[in-house]
Parts: sequence; structure tokens; C-alpha cells
Amino acid sequence: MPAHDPAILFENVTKRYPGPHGEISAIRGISLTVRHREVFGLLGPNGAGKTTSIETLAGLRHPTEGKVLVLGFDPVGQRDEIRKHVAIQPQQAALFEQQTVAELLRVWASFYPAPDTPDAIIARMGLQDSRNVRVAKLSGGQRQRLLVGTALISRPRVLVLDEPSTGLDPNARQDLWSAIRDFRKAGGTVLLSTHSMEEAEALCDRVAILHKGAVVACGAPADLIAEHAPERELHFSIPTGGDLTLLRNRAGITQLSAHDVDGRTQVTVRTTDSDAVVGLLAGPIGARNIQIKEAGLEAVFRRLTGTDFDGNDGIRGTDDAERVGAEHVDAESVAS
Ligand SMILES: Nc1ncnc2c1ncn2[C@@H]1O[C@H](COP(=O)(O)OP(=O)(O)OP(=O)(O)O)[C@@H](O)[C@H]1O
Repeated sequence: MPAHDPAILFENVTKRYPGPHGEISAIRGISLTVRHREVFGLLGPNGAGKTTSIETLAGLRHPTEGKVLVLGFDPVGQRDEIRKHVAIQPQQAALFEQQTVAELLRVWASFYPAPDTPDAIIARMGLQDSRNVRVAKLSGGQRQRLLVGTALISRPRVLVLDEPSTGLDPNARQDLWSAIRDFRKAGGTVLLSTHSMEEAEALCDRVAILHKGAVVACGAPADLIAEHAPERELHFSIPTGGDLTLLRNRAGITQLSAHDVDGRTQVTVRTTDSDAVVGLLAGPIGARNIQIKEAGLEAVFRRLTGTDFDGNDGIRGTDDAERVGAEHVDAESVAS
């Protein structure tokens, strides 16, 4: 395929399954392109259609309508070409429990004409200490890294991972992310599904946000946040009865709410100019215990779908970004 063509193309792809009460549309008219040498994330909650999309591009499902191409090949009609160039992270069941890590990788390597070496994969996936350990004895995180390693051993041009960091502790997840970044640096293209906003923001060059089988937004995480959720949220407290008129209608504030708790007034504001708000808080308002929260992709999702990732009504208003690390600032320290 010419280099300017996308690595992966979905054109108006729909997949319907028969269900007990009529057909179920797992994906509805998805169109997207994944460029060469990018890490692309399919981001969505349970049931959004991520696995169906992945299975479609792996040739495991026929689209009901539309076209899918991977490196210019039809995943269903050109399985051999797909197998040569595209690696899909295998399911847990593909691991033989009684083999050691090195033995298993040797077997997988034997399936391909020009594989990487088991030692190289072991080093890349941080599995050196488990080299001679039987698969049955591996931790969940080690198993997960081994699965990704088995996908990498064929030296694919495109790597497809379905929720690769599920069950990994933070260190193992960082190792996995480094291996994915290294693969991209060496010229590979990655498509992964995730329901982790953090993973999408940290790892993906671009994401498609899926909701009920449709793409509701697609782009670089920072661009999506800037376009759909540019606000920050600030929480702080002031003495009860304190004057908030200075803040009203100023400093890009789009929402302000206050309620009294334990002798102080707790205030939440949303603003497009958090620096200006902090400046006001540090001065005459006498705010304490200021927390600033980024909106993040979760707010983008909520803004575009009206629901949060757990399917709750998204009009909760004030906690768009609890997941993202909050910055704690004290008005006095800001003033000094
Ligand atoms: N083989 C099938 N038969 C019938 N319905 C299916 C089948 N596979 C998936 N679905 C339905 O299609 C929709 C999308 O499922 P899919 O597994 O693609 O979503 P997902 O985003 O990967 O979710 P999860 O994160 O839970 O894996 C869901 O409503 C699911 O119940």
C-alpha cells in the first residue's frame, strides 16, 4: 500500500448481530483512519463496540456494511497478507500453562518466517526474571506482558491490542507503555482499545471516542479537550458569608456554586481562565484549600454524550475530572 494511504481504514462500517429481540447494532457506521506510525486508541465504556471493531479489522468478523482495510488488505479476503503484517494480541487461552516463558516464545516464533528472538522480546517486555518460570505461575501482569510479547514476536507492522493494560499494576503498565512506544519508534503502528482515560491521554497520539457503536469524537487527546472541554474546575472555601461578587461574571467563569459546611462556605467554580481566578482568590476573597482540576477526556465524553463512562446521567456538574490529579494550592502561597 502506498505510504500516504492510512495504515487502517474503516469506511462506514456497521456490524449487526442477531439478538433475542431483533438485531443488535454493535457498531454503527464507523469511519476512521489510523495513520502509519501512530498509536491510535479506541476509547469507550463497556459495550461501546471496541472489541467488535478490533475483531472486524482482524478478519474475525465480517462487517454487515462498509469497508475495512489494513495496510490496504481486506482482513477477511486476504487473511494471509494480514497474518504476515498484522499481529493481534492473543487471548489468555492461547497460553500453554505448563511451558516456561522462553519455551512459549520459542514456539510462537516458530510460526513466523522472520521472527524476533525470544530473548529480545523478554527484554522488551521486562520479563527477564520470569524467563524460566512456567506460565501457570505468572502474575496477571506478567501474563498480560507475555501476551503482548507473543504478538510482537512476528515483527508485525501493525499491532492490535484489546485492552492491553487491564489488570496491570502501575509499574507493569508503565513497562507495557514503554514497549508500545518503542514499537512505534521503530516504525510500527498500534491500534488499541481501552476504557482508561489515563491510558488514552498518556499513550495515544489520537483517539476515537466510541459511544453505543458510533464515533462521537476523533483527534489528539489535547485537541479534543481544548475543543470540547476547555474549562477547569476550582474548589475552595471561604469564611461563611464571604463576598463572592468579585468572582461573578468575571475571569471566564461559566458556573459558580456554593454551600455552607462546618462554618465555612465551600465553593466550586468552572472557568476557562483558571489563572485569573486564582489571582482573585489569592487577593481579596481570602480563599483556602484551593484545588484545581483538569477536565480531561472524561469531560469530553460527558459533554458529547450526556452520560459518564458508567452510563450515569452526566449532568452531575462538578466532578468532571476527579480522576485527573488535582493541584492543591493555598491562597497564601499563591500570593507570596
Ligand atoms: N456475538 C455477539 N452477539 C450479539 N451481540 C454481541 C456480540 N458481540 C458483541 N455484542 C454486543 O455488541 C455491543 C458491543 O460489544 P463490544 O464487545 O464490541 O463492546 P466493547 O466496547 O468491546 O465492550 P467491552 O469493553 O465490554 O468489551 C454490545 O452491546 C454487545 O452486547
